[in-house]
Amino acid sequence: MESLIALVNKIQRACTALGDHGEGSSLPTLWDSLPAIAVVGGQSSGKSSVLESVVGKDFLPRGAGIVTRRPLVLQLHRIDEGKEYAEFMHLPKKKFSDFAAVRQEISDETDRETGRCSKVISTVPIHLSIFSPNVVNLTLVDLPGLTKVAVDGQPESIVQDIENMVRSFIEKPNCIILAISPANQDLATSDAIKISREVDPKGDRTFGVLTKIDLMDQGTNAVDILEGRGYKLRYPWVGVVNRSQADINKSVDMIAARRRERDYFQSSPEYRHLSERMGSEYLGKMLSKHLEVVIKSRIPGLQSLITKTISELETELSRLGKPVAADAGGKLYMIMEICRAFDQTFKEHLDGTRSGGEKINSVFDNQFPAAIKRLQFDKHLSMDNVRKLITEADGYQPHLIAPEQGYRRLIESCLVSIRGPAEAAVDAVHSILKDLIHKSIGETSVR
Ligand SMILES: Nc1nc2c(ncn2[C@@H]2O[C@H](COP(=O)(O)OP(=O)(O)OP(=O)(O)O)[C@@H](O)[C@H]2O)c(=O)[nH]1
Repeated sequence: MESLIALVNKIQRACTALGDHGEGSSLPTLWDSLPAIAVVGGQSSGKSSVLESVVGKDFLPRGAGIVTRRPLVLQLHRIDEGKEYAEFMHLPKKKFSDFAAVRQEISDETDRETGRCSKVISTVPIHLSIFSPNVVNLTLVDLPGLTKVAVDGQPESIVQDIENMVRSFIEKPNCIILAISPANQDLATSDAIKISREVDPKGDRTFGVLTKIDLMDQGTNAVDILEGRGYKLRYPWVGVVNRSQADINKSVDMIAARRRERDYFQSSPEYRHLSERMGSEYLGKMLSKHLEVVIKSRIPGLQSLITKTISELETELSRLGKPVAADAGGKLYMIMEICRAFDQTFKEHLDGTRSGGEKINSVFDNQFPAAIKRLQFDKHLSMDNVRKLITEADGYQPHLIAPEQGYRRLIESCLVSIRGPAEAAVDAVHSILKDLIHKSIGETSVR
């Protein structure tokens, strides 16, 4: 089953490499049909902390204000052995083994897209893959935190922009929503719950995560919510205790933080009975398991979509023809080959191997003679008319030997009346030839 998630991860990487980011892509999109987990919540609710805990690594930028300003598509790949490393899609040949450098690159790449303005967000995702023996296979998307008001320097539209971006990810039926709510705030004010309820009213694909349990007021606890009494979701809530800002400042490492989290749940009397299904480690495993189930149920749909897409693309590819050579010699050869093929097809039409040439014959055999016959030559060349024309050509001096001038007039007037049918025949042949050229172009294939 694990290899199934790894396979979906690979397909997602291929989608990204081919520019398929879902809706709006120029190609039929496969990305939207692949399941992924999006992390949503209000600003500073602990989204990045949850992600880092699941990965077990420090690698996300931290600070005040909107830190996550572009969607981060994070793919976790489990490797059997070896040192862990990270790779960005925009830097395909570079392996990062220093995770502080990963954090810096996320920050730099965010700035590259948003023009170094810390108040601006962008919908263009950053793709990061982490390969490690300590992760479960998962695809997670970190999104900017939802806010309620634009603060100093932020554009007025920022609140709506962030909401729209988050909604565009989580409204897709294949998106699993990881709704992060801080336990030290009333759940009724949770941005994550509000938006996830809008797009998934039955809670079929929403997982509730409660952060900052350690920061709750004395005398209060999150047991009601964690046991599903406060706000019922289809899947049980998971509580986590991430590193505090002070821990981050003191560089408390993730292994120590995970151990402390485990101890916290196991030792506190309120949560001890729930400790088996609390914490980031449990969350990671549970999400991976759920993803497996979702992928399994989608396999038939994915298979038929892939088959359909392949056949559509193959049809388009065959319509586009062979690839064009890059060098001048190759291009010239190809043009010559096309001309030769066209010449051959055109000739076949004229010679009768293919249809068309007989129409030209019919113009000269039927249309032209019939039109000539319709001309009234007998009237034109009647004795009276011939006499009249010859006499008129003589003027006041009657001819002595040959009435040449008169004959000339006779021939000229005959030629004038032939002109109409002759031109009509030329036009007919011209239009037949044009049709044959179009037909031959359509039928020319480079053999
Ligand atoms: N004590 C404690 N502090 C936490 C916990 N979770 C997060 N924090 C702190 O809360 C602050 C915000 O956490 P982040 O993980 O950066 O929040 P975020 O939602 O990713 O923030 P944005 O991306 O800016 O929206 C940080 O200082 C964390 O150390 C927790 O469970 N306990």
